[in-house]
Amino acid sequence: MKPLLQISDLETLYGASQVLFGISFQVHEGELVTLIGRNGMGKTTTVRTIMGLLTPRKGSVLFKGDSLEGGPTYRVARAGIAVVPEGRQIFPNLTVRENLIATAGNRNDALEPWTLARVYQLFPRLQERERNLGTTLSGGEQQMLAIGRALLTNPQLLILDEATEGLAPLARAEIWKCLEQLKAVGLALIVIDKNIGPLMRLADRHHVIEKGRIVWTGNSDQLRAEPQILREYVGV
Ligand SMILES: Nc1ncnc2c1ncn2[C@@H]1O[C@H](COP(=O)(O)OP(=O)(O)OP(=O)(O)O)[C@@H](O)[C@H]1O
Repeated sequence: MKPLLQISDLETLYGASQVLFGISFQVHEGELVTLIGRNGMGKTTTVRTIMGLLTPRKGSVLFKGDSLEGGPTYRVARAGIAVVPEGRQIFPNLTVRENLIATAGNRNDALEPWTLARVYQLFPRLQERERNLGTTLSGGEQQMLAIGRALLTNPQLLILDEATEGLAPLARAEIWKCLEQLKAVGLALIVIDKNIGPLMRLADRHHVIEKGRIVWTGNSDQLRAEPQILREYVGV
């Protein structure tokens, strides 16, 4: 089966400073894969390259067989990739409901598209706070909103950068539960997070990034069998 997303040999620079040195990995339909590694190793740069915010000097981003590298970002979004960015980027002066519908659309004619009702079913808290402004939400609620907003674009691949960073334990648990449900309905996911524990249960494959290179790839059983990998490259 052809992968949904095929990243090959990405080299990305900020000005003269090279950050990615040949990143390659694949995501198949319905898979959850992780990018893990310490701060500053190139995870966000990889996401920004996939989204077309950065143009790689070398390498390719193929999604459903179409070449996407170099953007523009609206083309990447329209193709079916949605990102929940680090920092969430909620529109502060819009209500929860307005935030959710601002970018909504069933662009790829999904048979069972995400609707406001379905997002509220996933996150009842958002319905309770429907009329509140984005700025008044807790961190956990903002992350739910960012995920809900991304789902309403009806993506085939959802990327979460720092999925649970800075959230309280209960809010974290809700996000993990949500990701489990999204995986169960067959959505492909790339998850970046330093909390590896819950990801061990959910992930089909992990990619460890160190200084712009993938230095280790394997499933959760393999990662459990090599605890030195997490110690050395993730610091846990
Ligand atoms: N806009 C930028 N201009 C120049 N260098 C940058 C820029 N953004 C990131 N970098 C550098 O690129 C490297 C990789 O950063 P990146 O944000 O991709 O890492 P990361 O693995 O996602 O870590 P973090 O969890 O801290 O975001 C770091 O050395 C960082 O300082």
